[in-house]
Amino acid sequence: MNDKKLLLVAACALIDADNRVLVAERPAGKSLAGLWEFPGGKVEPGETPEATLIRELTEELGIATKAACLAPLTFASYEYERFHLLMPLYVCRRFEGIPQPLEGQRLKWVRAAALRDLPMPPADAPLIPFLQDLLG
Ligand SMILES: Nc1nc2c([nH]c(=O)n2[C@@H]2O[C@H](COP(=O)(O)OP(=O)(O)OP(=O)(O)O)[C@@H](O)[C@H]2O)c(=O)[nH]1
Repeated sequence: MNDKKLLLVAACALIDADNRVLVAERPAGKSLAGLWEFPGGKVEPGETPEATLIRELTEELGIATKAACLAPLTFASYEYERFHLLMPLYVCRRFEGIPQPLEGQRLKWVRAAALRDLPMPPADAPLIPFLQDLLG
């Protein structure tokens, strides 16, 4: 039996009108600093993953969306040293506002094919082919 904590994190691939994906750089001082990730965060007690994303997208990027605009794409299941990550990845094309780096993080819009060349957390690598299939 594995007593490692299961950590539930909701993540979102925001897609622009040009079919590019938004990624954010993890700021210095955090774990996995300098790696590029999908916006999102830990699902807090009592929250649904969709509610987490709506909250995190507002806090991190200043944009607004709705649960109906969050489509599940796939998920990551990855053994980190301190926890096992379970991370549903949603896709969102409909949101209000222009994403801003409200937490000092760098942001960039990239083609799905370019995700492979970005340093991302190891849990994210298996997600990339799903985005490539979706976005070409
Ligand atoms: N948002 C997001 N988190 C990811 C991705 N890939 C991945 O492994 N994670 C992990 O999921 C967790 C997300 O937690 P968080 O973003 O809410 O927490 P945090 O910055 O305070 O992280 P920390 O407590 O590890 O410093 C982190 O441990 C992060 O490394 C991803 O693409 N997006």
